[in-house]
Amino acid sequence: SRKSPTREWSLHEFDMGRPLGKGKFGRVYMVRTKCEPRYILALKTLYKSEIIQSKVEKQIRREIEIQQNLRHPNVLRLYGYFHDEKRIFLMLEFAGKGELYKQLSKHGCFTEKRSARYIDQMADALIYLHGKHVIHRDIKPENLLLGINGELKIGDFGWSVHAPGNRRKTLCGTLDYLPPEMVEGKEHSEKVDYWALGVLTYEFLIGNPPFEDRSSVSNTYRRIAKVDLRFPSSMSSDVKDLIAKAWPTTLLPKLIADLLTSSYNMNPRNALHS
Ligand SMILES: Nc1ncnc(NCCc2cnc(NC(=O)Nc3cccc(C(F)(F)F)c3)s2)c1Br
Repeated sequence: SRKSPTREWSLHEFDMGRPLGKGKFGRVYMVRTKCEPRYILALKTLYKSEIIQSKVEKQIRREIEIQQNLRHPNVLRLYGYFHDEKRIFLMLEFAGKGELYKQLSKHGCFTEKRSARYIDQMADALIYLHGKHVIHRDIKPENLLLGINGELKIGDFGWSVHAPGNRRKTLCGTLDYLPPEMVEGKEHSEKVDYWALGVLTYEFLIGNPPFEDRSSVSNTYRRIAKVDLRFPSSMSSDVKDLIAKAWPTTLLPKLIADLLTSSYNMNPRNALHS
């Protein structure tokens, strides 16, 4: 697409709005440009000291470089960035309905219909990203946002790479979404995002990730490596069948979403008590 000349922005060009959330390394604020045309944005503040201390400056550069070139309705836009002596500011698309994980913890779990809608949009986003050989590598509810019409947007490309990648995921954070090849530090491909899509499908429907072991990290590792998958009785047989088939996730993500949608359509009564 035509390269829009990225102009230099600075903090004084924005009216600061309410804080939207606090992620790792800094806060996110709703802001608006002071001059016409008035843009509403989400401004993520990152402290340079923390970035240097955690040795993630390369990842931030990569995130900016990768995400600035992405244009997809289910991928949160990164319009640009600027910095002052202490901080780096990411100029992000404002997601009107906020963070998906807050919806998930509020509802406990999602219906099959809602899960199918989200997984379908995730599948579209992954097909787009993988088409550009971008692996997100950190797909989990905390990195998903909702637009003003409830559409899903993948955010936070801080762990994304151009395929194939083999950087060990050392920064702390949940392992629940990592596939065997990543927990074993092997080379990995776009398939890691499909694995995470399967974990996400399970978590949307059940309310917690499949290999979670709150008591110990090593148990989670073991359960992932063994693909020790257990289905609660509440899960409908269609969904069990779908998820079991999706492991290992050789299935195209679209197929996962279609199967989920069709299973919902085929057995609407199942969807009621899932
Ligand atoms: N309603 C809303 N509308 C829009 N956005 C909202 N929240 C921000 C979501 C994000 C999108 N992109 C992000 N990127 C990073 O955080 N990157 C980042 C930061 C530190 C370290 C690293 C790393 F390099 F260490 F990985 C990478 S956060 C909200 Br709430």
